Amino acid sequence: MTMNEAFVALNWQTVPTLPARSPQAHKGSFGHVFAVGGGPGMGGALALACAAAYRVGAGLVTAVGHPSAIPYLAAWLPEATWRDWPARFGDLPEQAVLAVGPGLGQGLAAHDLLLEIGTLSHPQVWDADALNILARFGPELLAADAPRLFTPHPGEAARLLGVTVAAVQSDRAAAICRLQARYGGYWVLKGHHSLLLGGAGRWLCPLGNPGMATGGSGDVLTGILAGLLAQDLAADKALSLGVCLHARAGDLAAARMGEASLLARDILAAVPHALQELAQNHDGN
Ligand SMILES: NC(=O)C1=CN([C@@H]2O[C@H](COP(=O)(O)OP(=O)(O)OC[C@H]3O[C@@H](n4cnc5c(N)ncnc54)[C@H](O)[C@@H]3O)[C@@H](O)[C@H]2O)[C@@H](O)CC1
Ligand SMILES: Nc1ncnc2c1ncn2[C@@H]1O[C@H](COP(=O)(O)OP(=O)(O)O)[C@@H](O)[C@H]1O
Repeated sequence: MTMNEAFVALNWQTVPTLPARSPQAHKGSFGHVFAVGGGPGMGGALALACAAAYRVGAGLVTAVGHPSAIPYLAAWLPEATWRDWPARFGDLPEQAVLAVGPGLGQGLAAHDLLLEIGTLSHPQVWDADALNILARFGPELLAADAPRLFTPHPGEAARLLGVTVAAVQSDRAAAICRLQARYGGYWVLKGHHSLLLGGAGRWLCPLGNPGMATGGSGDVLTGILAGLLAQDLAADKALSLGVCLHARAGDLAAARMGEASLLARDILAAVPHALQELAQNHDGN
């Protein structure tokens, strides 16, 4: 058996789903996502991640962004609250989940934010520039134990491993295993047939399409994963559900819009439909 074959294809019909909501539920029942990113010129990445966290059911979402990102974010997503950089996280609520990286940039302020986030034990999703900074400073940046999901595309994976993109792509299974061995945590190596490495599970996502190769589509995944973790899904479940949900939403959106025209916001808009499909699958099983 090759290492690739050890990754089992996930099935959209049976992937874990969200539990039904209690009639007594209130917004405090569904967690609080703090999405950290939105450096100069990249407020859109943060906005997409925040909206995705809400779309999968997070009770509250706070955007932590560069001051220049906030007016745009507040207009586009008035449901989110916000904090300016430089932010400190000493007052984070116990149920907080962090999503770090979308549009963060790689300057000193971003590095300072990650130095503090690395000491927190709250569940975290690391993406984009958070991964690029991690590649520069190494696993020491992850000072405290915390449930962490890492979501590199092949370019980020290559930086984290100090190899070329071609080397990552030539043996994706080996690459994701090396990433987990070096940095710990739970991983998705994104792209065609994303690979997932959980605590015990090794999975491949057979869903998704090349229309999703468009700016911002990974930021939507980051928000989805954080929104699921915020609802107390175990990291393994959040990983398998989140990656499949994102890819299925991409397929539903591509069926309507065509692959070439697909925008990240179309994937976001299809998330509720994918979630409803999933609920029907589970009712029917
Ligand atoms: N609207 C926004 O504000 C957006 C901001 N973004 C931010 O821009 C910053 C830079 O991220 P980027 O990802 O664009 O730049 P990167 O330089 O990190 O990655 C792009 C490179 O990665 C490689 N790569 C990625 N996916 C691959 C695949 N499937 N197969 C092979 N190679 C692959 C390619 O070499 C590609 O040129 C991040 O902070 C990110 O969050 C992007 O997310 C795009 C949208
Ligand atoms: N050819 C493809 N087939 C399936 N999924 C894809 C393909 N290309 C990109 N994707 C998905 O789209 C997303 C792109 O994420 P990423 O590269 O981080 O984009 P961005 O940085 O612009 O947000 C990932 O979830 C990836 O798996």
